[in-house]
Amino acid sequence: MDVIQTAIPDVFILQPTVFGDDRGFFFESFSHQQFETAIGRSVNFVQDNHSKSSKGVLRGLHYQLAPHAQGKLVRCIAGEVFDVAVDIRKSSPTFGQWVGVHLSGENKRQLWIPEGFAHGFMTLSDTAEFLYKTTHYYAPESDRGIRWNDETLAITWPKIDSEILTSTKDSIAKSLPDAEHFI
Ligand SMILES: Cc1cn([C@H]2C[C@H](O)[C@@H](COP(=O)(O)OP(=O)(O)O[C@H]3O[C@@H](C)C(=O)[C@@H](O)[C@H]3O)O2)c(=O)[nH]c1=O
Repeated sequence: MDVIQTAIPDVFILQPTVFGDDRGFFFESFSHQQFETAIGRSVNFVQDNHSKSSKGVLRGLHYQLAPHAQGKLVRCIAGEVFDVAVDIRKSSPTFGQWVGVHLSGENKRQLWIPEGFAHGFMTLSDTAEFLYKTTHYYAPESDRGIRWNDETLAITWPKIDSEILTSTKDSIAKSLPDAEHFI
């Protein structure tokens, strides 16, 4: 597995080693030991999530407040998404900055998004299935959102030939300056 640094320290792209043969392919999609070595600390994942989205669906940007903050190890197993992590740790030198990565069933990349980040993704293919592990259980009372097209973040989402479809909750989310921050 290769570990690729992003523009924000603490956010990593994990590129697994894929073994292809006449039958198809095999790869280790998660190794606790390798993962902790890659990010340099111990982590306890407690929940796995799976969503399916159609083209133009944009989920996020979501985070949970402390003490329910979630680290997320995310990947796309079919189709392609543009995945974004926004640093919302008030004390961070990269506060308000974002990282965007194409994740797909083809490239098999995973993105590690630690606690203290808002997360979202745009679906670029006709459909996309998205899997992720979280370090804390879902806590609806701590669930918060930041508007995906917040001008203060100025995320460069890919241009697609489809309408953007969000949940009602996401369409009325706050901008970063008005949001409750994790730290
Ligand atoms: C996230 C979540 C939702 N739900 C329920 C609540 C709701 O009825 C339904 C759909 O929830 P949402 O609209 O919040 O689903 P979704 O917009 O897919 O939310 C997810 O978005 C991505 C970007 C993330 O980063 C995730 O952490 C999560 O917030 O599923 C759970 O039961 N457990 C969970 O862990």
